[in-house]
Amino acid sequence: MATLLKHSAKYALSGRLARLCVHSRHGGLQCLQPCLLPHQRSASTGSKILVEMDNSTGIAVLTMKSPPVNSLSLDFLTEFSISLEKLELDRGCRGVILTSALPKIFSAGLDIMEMCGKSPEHCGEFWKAVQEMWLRLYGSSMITIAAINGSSPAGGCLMALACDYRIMAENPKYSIGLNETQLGIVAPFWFKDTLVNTVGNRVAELSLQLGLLYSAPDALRTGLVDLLVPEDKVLSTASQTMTQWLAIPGENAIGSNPRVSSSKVDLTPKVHMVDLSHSSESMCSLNWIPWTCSNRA
Ligand SMILES: CC/C=C\C/C=C\CCC/C=C/CC(=O)SCCNC(=O)CCNC(=O)[C@H](O)C(C)(C)COP(=O)(O)OP(=O)(O)OC[C@H]1O[C@@H](n2cnc3c(N)ncnc32)[C@H](O)[C@@H]1OP(=O)(O)O
Repeated sequence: MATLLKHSAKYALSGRLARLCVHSRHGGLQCLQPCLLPHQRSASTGSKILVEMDNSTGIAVLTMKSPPVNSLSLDFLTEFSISLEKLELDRGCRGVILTSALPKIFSAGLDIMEMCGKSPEHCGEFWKAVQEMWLRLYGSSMITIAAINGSSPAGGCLMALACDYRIMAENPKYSIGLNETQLGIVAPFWFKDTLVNTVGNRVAELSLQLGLLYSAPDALRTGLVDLLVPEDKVLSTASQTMTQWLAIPGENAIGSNPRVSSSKVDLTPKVHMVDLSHSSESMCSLNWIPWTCSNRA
């Protein structure tokens, strides 16, 4: 499924991002500044995302750095998707750790300001960017680990859920969950499906009906996160875990390039990006077919 999503998202996204890079006032690629660091490390930074790549391990750390709360604005989402696309296209990159540079906050979720008082065109563009972020992350052919070093409500939780593994700081003040119901909004079904895949039907049902935010210990108990570690160990544990995951034989085990999809995989697109710009009803119309999600990672 990772490959399917990767391919369908890739074609929907690349063209759009390419256009954004040329025409956008949002910054786009031109704000990414590559530079070389010692020991085969490289880094590129935009205004909201820092990407540090260790070429010797194939592990990239993608750090969200958009104060005050890493809210997912259109600019943020665009930069995020561009950063992930660049890593996806980099054959040397095999794993991505997603984390935050902000104290106490992983991400506050969708930027509230993007959802009030905007034109239908803007809402359509914003919502497409939310979908693209999810498709890129969930559909990545790289191993993705969320190093959750702060609170992560709603869309922030979705980002973490879209990763392969979640490590959270064991700070009981930090909370995580899909709390949309508490805000009077309904989590789209693909948010729901991502949650169900992680915690199972009953926990997901209760979480969504009540809009629950879980403390870090409760998030571990319900399976919303996989591991709690002291706050200062979140990133190092994520690196160690990534090393373990990368030691598992990948698609190269059947003789193909590790980052090129196997011929056994059905590449027929099962996920469709839809034009939401003229329809508020279609906000939830990401056609996600769960039974195709079998060849992840
Ligand atoms: C186009 C589409 C239109 C409509 C779509 C409609 C429905 C479908 C969408 C359904 C899916 C929704 C998913 C979401 O993600 S909705 C967003 C939900 N997010 C939250 O509820 C988070 C709210 N924030 C918090 O809980 C806390 O702020 C947080 C725990 C993150 C941090 O707490 P702390 O005490 O440290 O800081 P605060 O003082 O509360 O906040 C600091 C400043 O940050 C601003 N802020 C906080 N959250 C957001 C946000 N999501 N977007 C934008 N800005 C945010 C907050 O206002 C403070 O600002 P200032 O007052 O300092 O200016």
